[in-house]
Amino acid sequence: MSVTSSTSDYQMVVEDGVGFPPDMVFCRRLPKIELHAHLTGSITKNTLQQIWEARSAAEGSLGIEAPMAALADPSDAQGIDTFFTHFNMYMYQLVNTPESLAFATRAVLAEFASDGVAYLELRTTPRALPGGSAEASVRTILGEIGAWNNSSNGDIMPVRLILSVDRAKHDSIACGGIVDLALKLRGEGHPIVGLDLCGDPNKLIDVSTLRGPFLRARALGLPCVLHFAEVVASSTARELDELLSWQPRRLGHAIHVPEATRDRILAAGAAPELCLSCNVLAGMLPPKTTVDGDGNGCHCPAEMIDHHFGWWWEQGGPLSLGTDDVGVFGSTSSEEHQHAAVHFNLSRRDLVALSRRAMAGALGTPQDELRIDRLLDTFAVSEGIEVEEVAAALAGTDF
Ligand SMILES: CNc1ncnc2c1ncn2[C@@H]1O[C@H](COP(=O)(O)O)[C@@H](O)[C@H]1O
Repeated sequence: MSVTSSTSDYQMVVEDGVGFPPDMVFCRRLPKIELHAHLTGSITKNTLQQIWEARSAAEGSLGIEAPMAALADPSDAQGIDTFFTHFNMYMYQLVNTPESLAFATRAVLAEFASDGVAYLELRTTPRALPGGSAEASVRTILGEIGAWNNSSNGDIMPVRLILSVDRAKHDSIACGGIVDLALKLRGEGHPIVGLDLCGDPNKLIDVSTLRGPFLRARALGLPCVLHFAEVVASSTARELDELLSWQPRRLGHAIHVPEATRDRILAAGAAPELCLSCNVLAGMLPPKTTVDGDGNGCHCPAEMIDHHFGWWWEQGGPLSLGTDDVGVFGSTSSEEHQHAAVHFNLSRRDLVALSRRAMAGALGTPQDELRIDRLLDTFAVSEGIEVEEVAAALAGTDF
């Protein structure tokens, strides 16, 4: 069946529920929910280049190559084993003044909004810039988020912030400091909505050492979202059991999860944050075994269609698509939605349902949820997808 612009044909196509992928124009129009985006990783090459040029002009040689040259190859820094060096050796060297951090934050917000993201939970790891404190840099970011939210932009895409704890850098004392900072800033009225555990998953730590601060945060009303089962090494039963015992609201990536653990996640209602391009490009998915015409088996890298999104989508619970690091993997939220539609046979109606299922895992206010609900109702009607049909698509979804 071909895509047509006629409303009746269009409704017919939508109603068949399968058979053609919604196009990029639709995916860009769709009000999307972005819950898994790391601030520094979301800075695009273009923005980095602007920062590099402005700083080089003002300060002389920065001692680092221009982004357009240093990051010319899109496969740079994408393998999960080398990925983290990219942040430590490049991004954190370039974006290390309050001005560049503020500029980068503004650019990241503007880019998500222009891609049609209607609600954004950004996350960032508190880090001290030269001559400043970690608190000061988080305040710089919050200053930009506050200005955004208080302008008309905030009506288009409200922004909330999650503070990240880096498993490779923060011990339990540092983690406790981040919890204190998050609670203090939230107490001042800043839109801090949760705590994340991220960082290089190949850095094997005893995550139970971080349990105290995370549980304290939760007890004080600051829920956690955790990077979970990203690589085989960090997917031991011990680590996964420990992390689930913190009762996380969402789980980032959730790749190497045994079946029984998946069932526990479903029962707990924790929402997976799934990142298609990131997982494929960084080679994070388990290789697949295929057999050639001569009967020889081989291990091939997994592709988009092998992604565990398909399994979670079928379960009907809360889940979201995240870009992770659009500056590294180069795939926008609209592109991620189109990938899902193409590879998992999602209709336009399904994509509206996906935005609702994503919002079910958001950490914002009830008003945030209500706003998205209404926005999606209006969108569905304006696109010729009846609200009743959206409700039907959601039937059996327990949230
Ligand atoms: C497979 N994807 C990932 N897995 C785990 N941690 C990741 C990540 N992508 C990014 N980060 C974490 O986010 C930091 C950059 O943003 P912020 O400076 O905090 O804003 C990285 O240093 C890393 O710790």
